Parts: sequence; C-alpha cells; structure tokens
Amino acid sequence: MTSPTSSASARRPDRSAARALIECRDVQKYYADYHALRGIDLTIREGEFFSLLGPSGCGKTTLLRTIAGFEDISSGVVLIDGQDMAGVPANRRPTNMVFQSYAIFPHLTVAENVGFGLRRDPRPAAEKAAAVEEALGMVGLKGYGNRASHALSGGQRQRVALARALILKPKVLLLDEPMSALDRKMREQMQVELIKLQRQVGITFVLVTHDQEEALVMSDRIAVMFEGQIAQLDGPEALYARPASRRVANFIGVMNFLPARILDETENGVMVDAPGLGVVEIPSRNISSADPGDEGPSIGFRPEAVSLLGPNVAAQNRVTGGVIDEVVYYGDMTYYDVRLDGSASFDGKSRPVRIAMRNVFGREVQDVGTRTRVSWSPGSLILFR
Ligand SMILES: Nc1ncnc2c1ncn2[C@@H]1O[C@H](COP(=O)(O)OP(=O)(O)OP(=O)(O)O)[C@@H](O)[C@H]1O
Repeated sequence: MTSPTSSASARRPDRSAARALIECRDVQKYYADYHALRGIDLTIREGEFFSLLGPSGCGKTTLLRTIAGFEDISSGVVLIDGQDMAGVPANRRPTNMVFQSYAIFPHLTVAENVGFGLRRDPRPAAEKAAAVEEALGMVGLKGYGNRASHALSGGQRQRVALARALILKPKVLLLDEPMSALDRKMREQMQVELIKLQRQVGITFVLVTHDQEEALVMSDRIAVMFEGQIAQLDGPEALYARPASRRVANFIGVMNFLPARILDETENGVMVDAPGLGVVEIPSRNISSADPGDEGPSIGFRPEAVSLLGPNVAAQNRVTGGVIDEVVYYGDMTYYDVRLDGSASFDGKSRPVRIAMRNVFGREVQDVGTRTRVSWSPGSLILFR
C-alpha cells in the first residue's frame, strides 16, 4: 500500500486561476423537515476534477442532484457558467449525469445506447454515427458499436454510459458513484482511465464518492461533507497532510491521536506536551481545530510520518523509545503498534501508536515485544485545539 497522495501533485495542472463554472451560494435543501443541505458555499472551476466526499447520508448525492436540476433547492443560489439555475430544468442545463446503476438499455446495441441522446439531433445519420464512434473511441470501446448491451461486463457497461454522456458534449459531467459496482481491480483501472479521459476532453467532472482513496487519487480538489455541510475543501495533499479537524483526519486515512497539554504560545506556533513525545513546538501551519465533543486538545500524526529506527541508524530527527505491541504484515507494508516510553504519563493510560513501515528487501519484520527506537519530526505533527 502506497501513501495515496504520493507524487500526485506533479501531475495536476494548476487551475487556481481558471474561471468559476459552478457556484453554490448558501444552498439549503429540506426534504419535508429534514435539513439535508445546510448552507453549501462552493465554487467549481472550469476543467476541474472535483469530488464530493463523505459518509453515507451526508448529502453529497443531494448536492449533485441540485446541480443537475433533478432536485429543487429550498433557498440559496446555484449558478452554472454565470447563469442562475433557478427554474431551469435538468434537460436545459449544460450538465449530464452518469449514474451508479449505469442505466443503459439492455435491448439496444452499444451504438444505439451511445447515440440515444442524439435521437432529436438534426444532423445526418452518417455524421451522428461518426460522433458515436468517436465517443466509443474515447472510452476505449472502438469497434464495439454492434455488440448487444446485455452481454457487456460491468466495466464495459459503465464505459457505454460514459460515452452516452460525453457525446452530448456537456460543460459538466456529474458522476454519482460510477464505479461502486465494479470489483477492486476494475475500479482502479477505471479510475486511471477516467483521469486520462477528463484531461483529454477537458470537461469539468464532479464525482460523488464515499471512498476516500478514490477521491484522493482522482481529484484536483475535494469537498469533504458531513451532515449537509462542507467540513473542508482542499486539494488531496492538503486534505491528507493538514486535515482541518479530527473528524476529517479520521475520514481520510488513519491518524494517531494523543492527548496534548498546551504550555505556551510561541512566535512560530504553540508549545505542547504530549505523552510519549514530550514537549514539542507545533508550527502555526499545523494547527487545526478540535470538533465539538473532543475532550481537549490532541496531537495527531499519520502512521507513515513516524518510523522505526534500526539500532545502527543515526537519527536525523527526534527519537523516542518504545515497545512493539502488535505487528500486522501486508506484504509491501508492515503496521506496528508501538507503546512509546512515557505514553501513560498523563493519566496512567497507555496508548499505542500505529507506525507504517515500507518493507524493503533485507529488512526483517520486527517481533511483538521488541524494544525499538521511533524517529519522528515535530513538523509532521498536527495540533487539534
Ligand atoms: N427524496 C428524499 N426524501 C427524503 N429524504 C431524502 C431524500 N433523498 C435523500 N434524503 C435524505 O437526505 C440525506 C442525504 O441523502 P443523500 O442521498 O444526499 O446522501 P449521500 O451522502 O449521497 O449518501 P449515500 O452515499 O448513502 O447516497 C439522507 O439522510 C437521506 O435519507
């Protein structure tokens, strides 16, 4: 398992100056008295691969459907390409949606499915057939036009659904969990293909997913949603490295948390005391907010931000001793739960921390009960206060 954000930034074009294509301003949505969207403010830029990420029921599909025009909003404004969408029906919006369930017609051929949206297009049949072939080429189904749709695999069906949406050349493609019915291998393959396709066609993609890895892999920016609100809107690296709250940190990957005592404000940040780590200065950029209900401030760090140090390796960073409590071997990685020395210093409760180590040839996996050294850098710690 690689860190899902590794080296992804280099591939991502900078769209911070691109113009706003979708703008939601204080969007509220009630289903009877259920408050499904609670003041959504966001801007999606032209050409962006944007994801709405959150647990089941957080309102991400509702938000996507309000952009598509399948759902009216209770108050607020949705603008697409500068135009207020109030009262504009779905079929008059410059958007097209690809659904989780593919929704292709089994009794039509692949080409008939893809060309379905062109049925009222006045162009001559030969031109429309060429457009169908072009759309099939985009999704890797060149030459599949005459196949029967019912005989396609799940991945192929999803490609047909994509081609059918793309042939209408929408400004925005809305994707509602389009890969959730595929198996893991197929899903990973489709993710890579979708990224390539999006770059090729340059259309703005808005993806709904509850899968944090999928969002990190694919998106330029991600809005993390909880209970009808956006908790954080950022690029994948920023979301992973500097989650705005403990809740976001817990939703995106694994994070260790230790209780912390704030000792002092300094010029560059805050001095804190954390069990097992001792006194450490947290730089201002690594300070996030606690969630309501958190029991006081805490220090968080990712399992790969700390490492086990071999006995003969000189330390570059700060070093703490500890004892290995649990070992989980994954082939490419090993997870160690380590009880840091002094980890029970606050309240007598010992809290093992999880450390992820890449397995390299020639380095043995350590046993439970082994004393070890743990290397960490203050720059990798986040204070939630
Ligand atoms: N038509 C509806 N009538 C009443 N309540 C609805 C309706 N559609 C959605 N809801 C409720 O609104 C909330 C948000 O639903 P939504 O489908 O947007 O969530 P989601 O984040 O997309 O979740 P999931 O991943 O499970 O689809 C849920 O509590 C859901 O039960």
